[in-house]
Amino acid sequence: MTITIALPSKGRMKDDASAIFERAGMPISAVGNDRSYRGRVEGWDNVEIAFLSASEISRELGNGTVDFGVTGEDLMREGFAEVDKRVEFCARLGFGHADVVVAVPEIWLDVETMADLGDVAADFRARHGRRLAIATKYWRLTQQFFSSQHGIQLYRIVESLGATEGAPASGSADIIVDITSTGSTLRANHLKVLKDGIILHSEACLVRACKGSHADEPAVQAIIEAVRTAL
Ligand SMILES: Nc1ncnc2c1ncn2[C@@H]1O[C@H](COP(=O)(O)OP(=O)(O)OP(=O)(O)O)[C@@H](O)[C@H]1O
Ligand SMILES: O=P(O)(O)OC[C@H]1O[C@H](OP(=O)(O)OP(=O)(O)O)[C@H](O)[C@@H]1O
Repeated sequence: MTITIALPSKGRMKDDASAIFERAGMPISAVGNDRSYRGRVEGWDNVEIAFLSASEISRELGNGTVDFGVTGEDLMREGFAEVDKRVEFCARLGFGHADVVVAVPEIWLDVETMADLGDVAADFRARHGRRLAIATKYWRLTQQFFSSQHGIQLYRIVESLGATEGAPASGSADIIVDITSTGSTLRANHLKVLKDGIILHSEACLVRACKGSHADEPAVQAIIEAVRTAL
């Protein structure tokens, strides 16, 4: 069988992902010119590379249209319910680190924990005539964390596809759930992360789509082992 590995074609993970495969003894070259979205691995004739964006890679892995991919754990967990039944996280790759966090305005001095936020959410309608609004692009992770893990049901999600940290200041939401790495965007927008408000420590992972055909294919295990030795 041909094994397809999806690697980031652009963005912050592109170079680190290619470097890991190089160190794993799986040097990647583009098929055709440098702008091609297909690649091959020298010495691994039954492996082909598909260059896609990190978010497309998570979608293709969840749908089983590629065999392996390098993408962020946050994108996989946000994209699919019961993701561990669909894919295997084979290795954490040590780059693309970012935390998905709950952040509130710094001036909310009495709100330091999720329990404090639960109290705020419970009183919000009485005080403000509406539910607490959370700006995020992480709908699933937010609902799991607030409703299932912390029993907070009284809130409304406002979809935000960019500049999420600006939502509280602009008035489009009260708090946010977003990704942070250095914390500088949160600080610049006068937001603070709650003490127990880290939803996920994400990083780039080698992910395998769970497919029955992999059991009979020795190259599948060989790829996992090669990447693990490169870490
Ligand atoms: N500072 C950061 N901000 C956002 N994402 C980050 C950061 N650091 C690491 N990441 C990770 O990078 C991944 C997203 O990468 P990138 O933005 O290159 O891909 P993408 O979402 O497919 O791109 P695009 O939005 O342009 O389609 C996520 O898994 C995310 O966790
Ligand atoms: O903690 P920090 O180091 O400040 O990084 C966090 C910021 O970086 C990302 O945005 P980016 O501008 O990269 O755009 P993107 O969301 O489109 O990837 C993310 O959405 C945050 O806004």
